[in-house]
Amino acid sequence: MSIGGDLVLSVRNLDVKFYTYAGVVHAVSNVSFDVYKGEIVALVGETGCGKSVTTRAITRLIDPPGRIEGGKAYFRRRNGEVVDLLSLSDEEIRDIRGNEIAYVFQDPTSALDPLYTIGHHFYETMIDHRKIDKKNAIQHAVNLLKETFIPSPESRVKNYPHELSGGMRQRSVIAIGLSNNPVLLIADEPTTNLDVTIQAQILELIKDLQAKHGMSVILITHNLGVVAEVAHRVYVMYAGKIVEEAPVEELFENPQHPYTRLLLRTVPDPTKKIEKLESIPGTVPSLINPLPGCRFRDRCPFASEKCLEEPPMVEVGKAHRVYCWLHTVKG
Ligand SMILES: Nc1ncnc2c1ncn2[C@@H]1O[C@H](COP(=O)(O)OP(=O)(O)OP(=O)(O)O)[C@@H](O)[C@H]1O
Ligand code: NI
Repeated sequence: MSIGGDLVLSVRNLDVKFYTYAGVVHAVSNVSFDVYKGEIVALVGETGCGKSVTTRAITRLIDPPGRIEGGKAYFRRRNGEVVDLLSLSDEEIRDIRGNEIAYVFQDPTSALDPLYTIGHHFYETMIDHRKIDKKNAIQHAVNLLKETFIPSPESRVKNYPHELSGGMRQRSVIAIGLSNNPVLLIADEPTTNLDVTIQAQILELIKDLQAKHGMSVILITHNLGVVAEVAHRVYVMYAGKIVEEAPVEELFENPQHPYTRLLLRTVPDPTKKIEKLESIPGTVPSLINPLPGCRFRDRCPFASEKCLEEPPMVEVGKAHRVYCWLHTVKG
């Protein structure tokens, strides 16, 4: 297996469905994206568009009735070996998760066991993947907490989760994620439940840690302000598909997909979760047996007959691709 030498992750044609009583939910359809060494990639889109399912799928955290139905997720391991995460055994993926790929979830409380100290969480994460004694693990924990700007880390490692503020808990979860020096950090809306100033600090922290440790980051967010501040490259998702990808400045200066344009125009308060774009009539279509073709077509001001067919991928600039019929060469 081989992927470009500068790639850490290359996802191709990922397909995930949920077999519910109400019908088959096509949560993620034909999603392809890349993550290069040392870059922060943002996945953005309205609620329910498939951001979390995408990253959960590549780390194999999809539970029934969900099924990964197709695709590849090539990952370059720390030792340089390239594996397809989707075809590894359960044991092999467990060895990678929490070690080479760290996952930080939206809710830091659920990531921490109330019965154990912060220090113990570090120890557990480390001992799962290598031999280390508790004393060394705690020393490493203190160093990582220091890096995440947690005051008096020596006493914090002895604290229980409830003794820390929400912001401190999320910093701790990020520090725990770093304890095995991951190749890839996935942060799924890491600041959603925190107040605005703390959000900004956590993001600044992720940015600093990325630069310092040289890992790659996938940042899931609904906050376009965050994207502009932190990300290097962006993938815009709509209804389970990627509709546009571009370097961050390019996306903001020269958005091409009608959905991206509306997304950029219609978020007055970037700290609010985008549940629904008020200025676009309609809502995200049901992902149960979605119609073929462009999934945005019933909300798109420019939709035409063409859009009943699957939109082509069009290169509109350097590393800038859009999946839309509007951009095909005319004539
Ligand atoms: N366990 C499940 N059973 C059925 N459908 C599911 C399940 N988990 C996710 N889905 C569906 O998959 C689709 C994608 O969900 P996903 O959580 O990836 O969205 P998201 O983009 O992360 O949204 P948010 O911004 O709200 O976190 C949604 O339509 C959701 O209803
Ligand atoms: Ni999500």
